[in-house]
Amino acid sequence: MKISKLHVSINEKTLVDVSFNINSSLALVGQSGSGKSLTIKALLNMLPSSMKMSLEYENSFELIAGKSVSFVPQNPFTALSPLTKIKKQFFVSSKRVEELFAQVDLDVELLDRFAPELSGGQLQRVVIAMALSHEPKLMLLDEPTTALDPKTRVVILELLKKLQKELGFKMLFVTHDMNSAKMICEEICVLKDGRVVESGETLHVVENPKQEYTKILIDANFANRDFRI
Ligand SMILES: Nc1ncnc2c1ncn2[C@@H]1O[C@H](COP(=O)(O)OP(=O)(O)OP(=O)(O)O)[C@@H](O)[C@H]1O
Repeated sequence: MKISKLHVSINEKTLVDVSFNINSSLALVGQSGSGKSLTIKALLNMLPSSMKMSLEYENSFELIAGKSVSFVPQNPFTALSPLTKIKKQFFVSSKRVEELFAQVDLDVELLDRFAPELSGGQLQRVVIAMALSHEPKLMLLDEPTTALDPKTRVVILELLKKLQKELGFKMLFVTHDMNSAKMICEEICVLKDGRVVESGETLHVVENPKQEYTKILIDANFANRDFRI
């Protein structure tokens, strides 16, 4: 799926101007303010009304607000209603929910609980199960493990990688964390100030970064051993 000329601006000021190709799994990696979230919001047609966007794409399907696109947000603690049982927050049959719970390795007994009664890792599995319930062809993930502890983060990333391989959806994964990108995405685009400054196969870019900015992103992971995988 080729996204070309995705352009987002506000008051004539360009915030995002990117092109990229999602072959199977693509990470958009960049520092805070580099345009990661706006790129995802633009693809979901969720930009504030004050912004203008234009987009060209090829080989795509109902991309904008389409049924075949699912979204996994950053914070599972706020993604679900705290006052409604988990099972009531799915809009597919209970048999299908049980299948989805098996896919994300969750005990079906949790369906009768409320969100505050689940751990962060369990909540993010529920959110992933919800995203899968739409049978997506493209899954957009906005820092889906940032709110989790390092151990749970690795477990959830491994789950996402396994699901992507088994179910065959394409994945666009937004993160500031180079190691998370390396763990689950075959290709990477490095974003700076709303533009792609470096791209290619993830392992190649991580091992041979050309831009000083990319090196800084890689070194930031090494500086924090908790984030290392
Ligand atoms: N509503 C808005 N009005 C004006 N500028 C905005 C708005 N939202 C985002 N921006 C600007 O657009 C740029 C990209 O923001 P974006 O939220 O996409 O960054 P990001 O890479 O997701 O950062 P983070 O990792 O901190 O979430 C930033 O310069 C930001 O200040």
